[in-house]
Amino acid sequence: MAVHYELIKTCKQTGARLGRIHTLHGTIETPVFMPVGTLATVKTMSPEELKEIGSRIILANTYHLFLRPGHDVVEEAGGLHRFMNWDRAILTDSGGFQVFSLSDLRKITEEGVSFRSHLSGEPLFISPEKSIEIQNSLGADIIMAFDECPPYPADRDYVRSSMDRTYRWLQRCVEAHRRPEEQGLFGIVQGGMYRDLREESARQITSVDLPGYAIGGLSVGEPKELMYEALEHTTPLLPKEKPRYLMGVGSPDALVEGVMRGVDMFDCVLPTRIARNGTTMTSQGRLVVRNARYARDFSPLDPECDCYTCRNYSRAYLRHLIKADETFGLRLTTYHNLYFLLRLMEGVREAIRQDRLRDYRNAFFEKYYGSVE
Ligand SMILES: Nc1nc2c(CCNCC3CCCCC3)c3[nH]c(NCCc4ccccc4)nc3cc2c(=O)[nH]1
Ligand SMILES: [Zn+2]
Repeated sequence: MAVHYELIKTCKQTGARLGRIHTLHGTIETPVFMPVGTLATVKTMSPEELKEIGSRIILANTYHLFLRPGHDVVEEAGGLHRFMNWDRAILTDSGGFQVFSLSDLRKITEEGVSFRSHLSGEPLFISPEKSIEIQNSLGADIIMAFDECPPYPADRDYVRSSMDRTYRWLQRCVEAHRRPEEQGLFGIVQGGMYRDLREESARQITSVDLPGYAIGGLSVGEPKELMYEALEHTTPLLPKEKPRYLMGVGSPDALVEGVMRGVDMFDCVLPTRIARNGTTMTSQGRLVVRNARYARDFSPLDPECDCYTCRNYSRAYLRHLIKADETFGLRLTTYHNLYFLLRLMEGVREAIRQDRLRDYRNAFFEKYYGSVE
């Protein structure tokens, strides 16, 4: 089978799980944070550097690649793995969410989504079938069903009709999928912030037998408590023997809290995006290295980090590069932020192995946020 999950153990202290996802491009230990590579590259990182920090799976963007260079170009190159010289696993999102976060003049109908390209302004259209056609061409190991992520807040009737359409769209995605043996299709649970709709959507989506399920419709501006509540209502309804992917979540606290509520996979543009404006995640918390206070600080970015950036460069040097908009500076902060999150997830996996994730979370939050929340 293209994508196969192996549940290794469940933490006795929390609902956290330790697992492995087997794909045609290698095995991924979970819980896992997946770096985001929008334009077929994790911005400023080479595949060798991503391997060096231990990344086993990265995300690519259906919407962007459809617009530029075109999924037909990538297919002609032999697929995304060959095109970007990445021989480990790739996950592509279905493009719906990106249409809503990037382009204007969009219209949703039963058929699909009409919108204007955010690059050329030309009118475009993506349907469940089109999204799967693009994702089949790109060749990612895990592909996502075409769904609608309602805005937050959204009224109950809208959320209900939207999730019912997302369920109908999932069935069309299954029909359109040409390579189920090579590319695992994940369904996406919606339902907004409404408990009964979340539970209904979970039942709808899991009624379709798929290699994994995502929790969508979250991390859209709602308070974190609401997101955690939605997780508590949703993950218990998802099959234990399949991976759960919480979409768009990537701050350290949300990653750990999500794992404690049974989530196995996460993605977010945050760590790479904030790195490019000089904000870093360190063992002592968030550190904005472009801040003037680091101008003569010749200590490492994070004294407890053994990454390439922290072993070889000072805060003063990083600040200098970021202020000068030197690409080397962006590379160094991106490298460190990804290294930090991948190490955090390694620590989380080890804590689950030892049934002490709650203690690990309390100790981590104490240092990172200065107090246990
Ligand atoms: N299908 C689908 N995708 C969703 C995504 C995109 C996940 N990242 C894909 C990735 C593919 C490659 C290109 C980049 C995106 C979400 N992202 C967020 N929050 C992000 C909130 C956020 C956090 C920090 C900075 C910006 C935005 N909520 C999401 C909900 C959904 C959803 O229901 N359905
Ligand atoms: Zn570092």
